[in-house]
Amino acid sequence: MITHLDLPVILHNEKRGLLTVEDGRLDVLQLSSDGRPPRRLLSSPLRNFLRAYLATSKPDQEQKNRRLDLHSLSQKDRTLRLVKLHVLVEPINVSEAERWVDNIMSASYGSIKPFRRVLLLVNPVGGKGKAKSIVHDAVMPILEAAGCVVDKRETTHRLHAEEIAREIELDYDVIATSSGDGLVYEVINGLAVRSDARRALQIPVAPIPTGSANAVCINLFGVEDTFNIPLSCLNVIKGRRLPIDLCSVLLLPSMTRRFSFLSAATGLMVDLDIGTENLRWMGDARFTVGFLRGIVGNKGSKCRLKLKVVQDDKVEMAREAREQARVRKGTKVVGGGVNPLVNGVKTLGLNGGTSGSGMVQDHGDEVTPISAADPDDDYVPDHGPIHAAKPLDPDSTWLTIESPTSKPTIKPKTNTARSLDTSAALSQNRNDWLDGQSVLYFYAGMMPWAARDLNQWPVAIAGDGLIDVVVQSVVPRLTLVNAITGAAEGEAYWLDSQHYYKVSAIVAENLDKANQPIFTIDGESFPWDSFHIELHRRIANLLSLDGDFYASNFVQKHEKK
Ligand SMILES: Nc1ncnc2c1ncn2[C@@H]1O[C@H](COP(=O)(O)OP(=O)(O)OP(=O)(O)O)[C@@H](O)[C@H]1O
Repeated sequence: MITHLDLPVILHNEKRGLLTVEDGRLDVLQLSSDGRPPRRLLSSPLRNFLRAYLATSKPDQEQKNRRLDLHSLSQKDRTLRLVKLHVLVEPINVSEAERWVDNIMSASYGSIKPFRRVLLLVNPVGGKGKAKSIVHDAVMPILEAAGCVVDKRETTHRLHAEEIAREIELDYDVIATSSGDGLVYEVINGLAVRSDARRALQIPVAPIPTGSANAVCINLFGVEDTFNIPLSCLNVIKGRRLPIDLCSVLLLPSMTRRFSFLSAATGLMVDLDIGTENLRWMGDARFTVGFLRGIVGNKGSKCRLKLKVVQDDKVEMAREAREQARVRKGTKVVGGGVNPLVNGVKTLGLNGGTSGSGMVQDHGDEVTPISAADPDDDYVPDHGPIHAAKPLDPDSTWLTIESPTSKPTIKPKTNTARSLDTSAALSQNRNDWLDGQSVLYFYAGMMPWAARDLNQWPVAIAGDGLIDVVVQSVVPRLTLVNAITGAAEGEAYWLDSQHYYKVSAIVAENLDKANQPIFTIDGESFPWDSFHIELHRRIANLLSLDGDFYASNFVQKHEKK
């Protein structure tokens, strides 16, 4: 039990100072000699504290003052800035200072091991092409200030990150990717095809948002902090393990297999990702533009979908997502506009354990067999490969959704986004697929947000072993244009035309190969004849500041319903 966290020091201006740790904060105080109250020079929450380092002394210099370095991220509103300061410790206080350093490090890191070994992959052409300078100017200084051991490698060509992940020694604590979702996808795919895939995938991946599509960062840090570089660095340094499911997507007839952690799409959503590459300069605004363009085209997706449905009750799915958020975060749902900078690692107690309700699962960064935590898990606790993919064999219990091959039928619905009333939707809960409807898009996802302005799967739960599937039927254009307003908040979930299922397997057949040759996996395009998706539960890992996805307004808003 830590009882004493004050340390007398000499400040840079040679005045006397005191370092105090109290209520989860470090304060650096300048003491006055004339009885006036002390002056606060720095006040930093411990969740942002990176490192305390007491210089060693040579045998003949034991009677000299010792330098103590303090590195932290100072925080003003949502802005984090690296602060490095040093003070001097007098010889008489050295033993106390050594204890103080140990104490502040364990209070700041809890069960997280400091000084992580980081493989940092940098895509110099991702997003607006600024990754190299962002890494040089902002990322490396923060990681180094935290004492991380960084192996930085630039990718030189497409799929280079995948090649690296296939070959690396598994002696990193984290693989950080400075790019967009594409590099995370490549790393996951590289790790997943290894003969020791199950062990390799235990190394968590932590994205640093220097790409244009950074859906993972939205899901980890929220809409407002998606591009918060220092926050993403803090996640590399102190993030907690977040086990996620992977989809194994088998393409027929080529029998090509890819792993997906984010999404699979047909129809309008393909145009949104692939049809907007020339708009990359816009950043993530390109997706709204793509959506509007797609609606104007109003192309349907001619397909036969077979879904192994586990849950199709929208009210129940929303309730479960809410409950999940409540249980994971403690007694109160957090998120939804709540600053992850505040939620972050705040539950670390001074003793290094967790404080508060005790309901927060602290995964730390130890490699634990996931199956030990969840008896229902299909995780195989060996360190071998992921079993080979084979075509699925849907039976009559699967739901079949087939677009008519004749002219699309447009069925106007009364429930537009503008007139969306959740309580009305709750009482109606119309989620049944009516035969004869045309499919505008099929979009399967593993995390809530597809883009900052699209919370497409608001009831997605990390590592629940289920794929969230949206099948949007063709409706009048105005309905979809109106739906854009609530899309960022996940409100389109309640549209009658947006059919929503939690499934454990999918077969999607292309009924018009000439006009819709491709589908996308995690935003990358592939030839589409048919694809079969099965799920591997909690087999891969990301890092997040509280061990879960960022909790959306959607989960909070419907709490009382
Ligand atoms: N040096 C390189 N030259 C060309 N392409 C590269 C290089 N390094 C990586 N790539 C490729 O860049 C692509 C885009 O990466 P990523 O998705 O991470 O960034 P992005 O800017 O968000 O792109 P997108 O908008 O397509 O998601 C990936 O397919 C990756 O293989």
